[in-house]
Amino acid sequence: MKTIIIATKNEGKVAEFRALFAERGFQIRSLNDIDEDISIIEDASTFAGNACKKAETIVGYTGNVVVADDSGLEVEALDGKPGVYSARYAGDEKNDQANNQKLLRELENVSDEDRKARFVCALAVAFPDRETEVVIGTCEGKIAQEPKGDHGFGYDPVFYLEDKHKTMAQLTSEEKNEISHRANALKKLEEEWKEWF
Ligand SMILES: O=c1nc[nH]c2c1ncn2[C@H]1C[C@H](O)[C@@H](COP(=O)(O)OP(=O)(O)OP(=O)(O)O)O1
Ligand SMILES: [Mg+2]
Repeated sequence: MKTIIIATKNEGKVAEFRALFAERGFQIRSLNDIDEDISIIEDASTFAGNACKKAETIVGYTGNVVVADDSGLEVEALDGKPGVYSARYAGDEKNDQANNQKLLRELENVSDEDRKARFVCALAVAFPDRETEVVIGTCEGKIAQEPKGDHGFGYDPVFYLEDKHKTMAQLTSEEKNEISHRANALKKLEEEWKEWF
């Protein structure tokens, strides 16, 4: 079986990628399986820029094909925030619950129809011997009035999917993997890169 390195320490992402890549005949390893203590400063102004930085840094360590994911939430009423700062929206310690509480506070007086949001995922694939590829996947929804559900990670409990009448955290992992920004990005990568899959 082919092995891919996923340049992330986020176990929520790792679980989703494990399933998404298993369907395609790959097994994955993440930064949590690699001994080195690697920290990457995500200082680019775009998801794509940060994803490339993560993937290219790790290719230097492993010599394997590396996939990196930089993702986040864009809220229309907040002019696209938290955007690339999603992970640290409520502070440097990266706390999902604090991020969700801050988001709900910011939208306290915003009506249902003005709570449009989208998840964005930039996937970068870096190779030891050719140029990095990047694709973007999105998933449209709204910010709920209160958190619901306990699957998934991050902003899933406050991300409401109108046609499912559920938050992302109320979906099973299989259901999320059919519609998520991450799944959509991977589908694009597969379409553009048939020979590699
Ligand atoms: O499917 C998702 N469901 C809910 N929330 C999500 C999702 N996808 C990204 N998010 C949120 C979590 C975090 O607040 C930020 C990602 O930040 P991001 O820097 O890409 O990831 P991270 O720092 O957790 O791990 P790493 O950089 O090691 O991959 O967007
Ligand atoms: Mg990060």
